Amino acid sequence: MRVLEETGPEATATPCGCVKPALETGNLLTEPVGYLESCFSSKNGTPRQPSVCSHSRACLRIRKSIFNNPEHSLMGLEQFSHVWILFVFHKNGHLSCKAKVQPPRLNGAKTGVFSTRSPHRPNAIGLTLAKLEKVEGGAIYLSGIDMIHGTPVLDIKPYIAEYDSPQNLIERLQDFNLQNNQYKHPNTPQSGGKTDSCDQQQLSRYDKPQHYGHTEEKLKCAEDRTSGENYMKRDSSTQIRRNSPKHREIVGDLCVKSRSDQSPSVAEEQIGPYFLEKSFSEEGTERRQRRGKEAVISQGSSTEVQPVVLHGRPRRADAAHCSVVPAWVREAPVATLEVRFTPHAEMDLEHLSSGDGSQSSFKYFQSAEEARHAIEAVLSADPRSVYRRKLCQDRLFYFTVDIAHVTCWFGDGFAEVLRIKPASEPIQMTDPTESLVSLGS
Ligand SMILES: C[S@@+](CC[C@H](N)C(=O)[O-])C[C@H]1O[C@@H](n2cnc3c(N)ncnc32)[C@H](O)[C@@H]1O
Repeated sequence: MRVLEETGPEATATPCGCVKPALETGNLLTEPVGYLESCFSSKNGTPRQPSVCSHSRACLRIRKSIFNNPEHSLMGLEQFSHVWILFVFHKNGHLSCKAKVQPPRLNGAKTGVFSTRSPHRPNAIGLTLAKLEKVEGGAIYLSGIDMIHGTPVLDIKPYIAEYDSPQNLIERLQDFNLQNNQYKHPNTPQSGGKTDSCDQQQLSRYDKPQHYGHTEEKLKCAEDRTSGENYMKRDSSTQIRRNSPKHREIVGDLCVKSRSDQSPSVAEEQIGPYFLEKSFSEEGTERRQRRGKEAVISQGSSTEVQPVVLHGRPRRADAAHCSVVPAWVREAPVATLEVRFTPHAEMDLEHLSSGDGSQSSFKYFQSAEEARHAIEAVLSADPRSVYRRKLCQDRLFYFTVDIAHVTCWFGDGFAEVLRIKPASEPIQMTDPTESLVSLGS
């Protein structure tokens, strides 16, 4: 492999010492394709990941300065159920970042920035998998987001399970095994280990769509897309593939569970014939020993997560079929909180949602019920920083979602909503003229 020198290809510096934008060197001067209109006005209370709050909504309008006809750029996107959104953490306050960070899930322990989703990272780029509710002209409507209002969006890409999900490979093979036990890739050595040959079958099948066309069958979307008449109407031809992130998550959970249970894995059995293959099952003990273990080790005043040294590389099939995450990703530092509303807060919510009496006055939520669900989702995941959680337990916590300014407090195992008032500053959308976000140095 050709090794690039540390500085990369010759840097292009201006007389003032700044690095000139150049594609070749990776010094991009980016121009956001749009600025997100989000139901979250500030970082406080914004979910830490998109999966936290399915009702969180946003709209992104492609700017005319990017494409004269923004709608052309979105052509075909309506056929996808989910999209990757690449964006700038523009409210980080500074561009600097540290090599080790303390993600909330580690409750104060440190780990390398690249092993986290911390907003404070070189280039301050975020990546969110959002549900695509609707494409309308030059705008897309999203739900399940974790970005604040005004976030500069750099790019949109369709989520394609076939490319983006390792679990998807399991399903393909499972379908294939069920329907055609005969298939052998011509290059597969007959004497090869069972796991390896499976791996080969799978990879070769991946290259040959004609062999598994029957598994490509799209399932009609029976799912309620949580969308109302006006906001979320969807092209009826749009269908959801079996390998949707939701489905993937289920399989993913099974996979990860199989790596964290101490008992023999039921999950593996549930996944399908491939996992029942002898060669794979026999590997179980070894696999359980080398699964994502880590130890939290104290180093002076701070703690760090240290990977346990594992002997032997994961087998190829193992690595290819399951995504593996360290245990801290799954294990929340605090249990999910129970969320309560005081009678006063209940009244506030009703009042807020009634608007002029005929229609909900929410901009993003379609009903008081949805607003309530969103507030519950945000709070049950405990949005407080580690510092607040440990040292300012009895302080009031505020956040704004849609037009609701929420005041609450946290007790032992619960969050209680005290007041819900109209946000004093309704969310305004601006398209800054100074729209170029310089990444890198
Ligand atoms: C932990 S990051 C994860 C974002 C993304 N899913 C990722 O993995 O890159 C999510 C947090 O970033 C913060 N955030 C969201 N939008 C932001 C923005 N435009 N600027 C700075 N911080 C932002 C919010 O506090 C939110 O809880």
